[in-house]
Amino acid sequence: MKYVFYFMKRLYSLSGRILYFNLIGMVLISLFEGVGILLLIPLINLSGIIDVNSKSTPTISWLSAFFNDFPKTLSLFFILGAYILLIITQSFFQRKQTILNMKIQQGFIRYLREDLYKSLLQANWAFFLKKRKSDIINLMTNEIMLVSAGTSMFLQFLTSIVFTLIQLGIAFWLSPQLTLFVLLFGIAIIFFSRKFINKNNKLGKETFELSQSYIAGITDQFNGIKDIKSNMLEKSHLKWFRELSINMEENRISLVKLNTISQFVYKIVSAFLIAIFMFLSIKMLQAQPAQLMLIIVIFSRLWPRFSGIQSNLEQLGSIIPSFKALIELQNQCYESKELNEKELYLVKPIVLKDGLECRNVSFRYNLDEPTYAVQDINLQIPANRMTAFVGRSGAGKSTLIDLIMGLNHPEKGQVLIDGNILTSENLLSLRRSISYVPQDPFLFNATIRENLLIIDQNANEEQIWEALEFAAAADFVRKLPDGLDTLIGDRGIRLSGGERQRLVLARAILRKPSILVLDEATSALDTENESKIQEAIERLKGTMTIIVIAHRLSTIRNADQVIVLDQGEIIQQGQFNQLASEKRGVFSSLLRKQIGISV
Ligand SMILES: Nc1ncnc2c1ncn2[C@@H]1O[C@H](COP(=O)(O)OP(=O)(O)OP(=O)(O)O)[C@@H](O)[C@H]1O
Repeated sequence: MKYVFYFMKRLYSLSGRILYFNLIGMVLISLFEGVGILLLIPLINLSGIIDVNSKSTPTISWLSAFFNDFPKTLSLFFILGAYILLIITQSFFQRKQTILNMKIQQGFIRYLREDLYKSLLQANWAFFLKKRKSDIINLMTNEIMLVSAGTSMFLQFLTSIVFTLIQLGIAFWLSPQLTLFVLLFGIAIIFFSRKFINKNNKLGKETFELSQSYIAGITDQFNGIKDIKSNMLEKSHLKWFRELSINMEENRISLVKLNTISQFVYKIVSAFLIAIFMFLSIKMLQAQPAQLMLIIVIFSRLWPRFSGIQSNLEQLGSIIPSFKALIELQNQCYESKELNEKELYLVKPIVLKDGLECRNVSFRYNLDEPTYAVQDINLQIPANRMTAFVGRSGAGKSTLIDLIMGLNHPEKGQVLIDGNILTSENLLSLRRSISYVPQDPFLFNATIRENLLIIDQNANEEQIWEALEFAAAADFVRKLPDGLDTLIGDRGIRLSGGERQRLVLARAILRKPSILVLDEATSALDTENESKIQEAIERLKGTMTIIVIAHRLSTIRNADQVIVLDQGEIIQQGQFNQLASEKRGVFSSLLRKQIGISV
């Protein structure tokens, strides 16, 4: 329950006084309902079926006595008029309260979503290295809805408690013994339903895990749909999907079975209870008709409330795992927070003057394992020059670039920007001055123009075309039927690999960064475009610091310095031709392996 209270506290801090208004509304509505019970008494008396004036029911006889002084027809009009007025007022408040409840609930969902999304965006790279993306998507979609439904269920639960308490008060005033009896049994039943709540909680955990596997599975599969289609893997995926669907179906049915069995037991126990009580009242206690009427009214009003509370508790039990998972994710985000929202708007890019430096930098992904991804790295990346990193797969190139960009932080040693140690103070300025083109560039399912403007919303037509020209992308964009306004599909699926890369390169340039990081950005380019880009990089060389991770060694022929990494260490460093001439070095062996490269 502590998880539910956590969200209730947040709901209170968000809604504040409105929550009180809501509660007052609930009290008013239940008061009207309570008065409705009271009105039944003179009505019964007037009908002449039952005499309520007997001495045995002193608490209620005054009400009937009050109407005895009026003519019968007038009283009837009065009572029925009061009844209509009561219903109108109650319905009016009920409507207001429903709208208020919805506003509170929707406001809370929006707040939860925004807060979680913001925390996620503010978390550092290490957080995303540890987290599975699909788990985050699951929490942002399914679980957050469950949590908000759970919170409103808790509000409903509170409403039920308020309703019940007020009706109990009225019932107690009418007949204390009877009410105590109902109350005792109600509490006993809620106490016994603890077992059901725990079982619901267990099934809820299962629901959460299944939903996580489902989202993870379908995300992975549709990301790899080309593999599935081309290797004809449909059969095994279909089998996985069917099995998971069956498990999900069984889980939902088990939940309903559990809930209905508890309701079933509850109803049977209530029926026995009411029967026993009626029997005792009629045979042993010789209850008066008016008392019997009250017994029926109280039972029919109060008993469903207990049932509502019990079923609310059970349902809450099944949602607790979602509450817990959301709190855990939020806490992990807070622990990994690397920036504030304010900083996002205030941060200014730096203009690199001298360059970047790594001093004795070492880094491990897993502190429990002895192997370092990069170790004892000492290097200078001079400003406005081109530095290329090469090495076999797994040599540590991407890891080192991530450290230089401040995505990961060195376990030992330091990264320096113009002689200043990279800390949380200057990290964002550094990032703001970098344009990064990843191996697998990301494009949105939007137009080319929208994809470009993401990086600089104020860029004009001329700047856009300039960037496209630079990246050798202008020609293909011009040929598209809608030019810059062409829709490029999911992740740019309607473009070729090379076109995608050139577009992302154009986007990177549009920002006019101080540091341009290209992670194998030319791997999907044909020779003609590659040489165009090489020329463009040549032109840029004096104006920005260019860092390239290259597999195609021909693209870095004109780099100012080439750094060769192997097993996380720098093993060679120098100019292209100088390294190529070291015949025994890893670099010349890499060169030899690349067919068509002449040294
Ligand atoms: N997220 C990670 N968690 C754990 N280990 C990792 C992670 N990323 C990389 N590594 C390990 O760190 C080492 C360096 O990897 P890195 O990706 O930096 O190499 P790389 O030279 O960029 O390789 P490639 O050219 O294939 O991209 C490898 O041994 C790799 O297995």
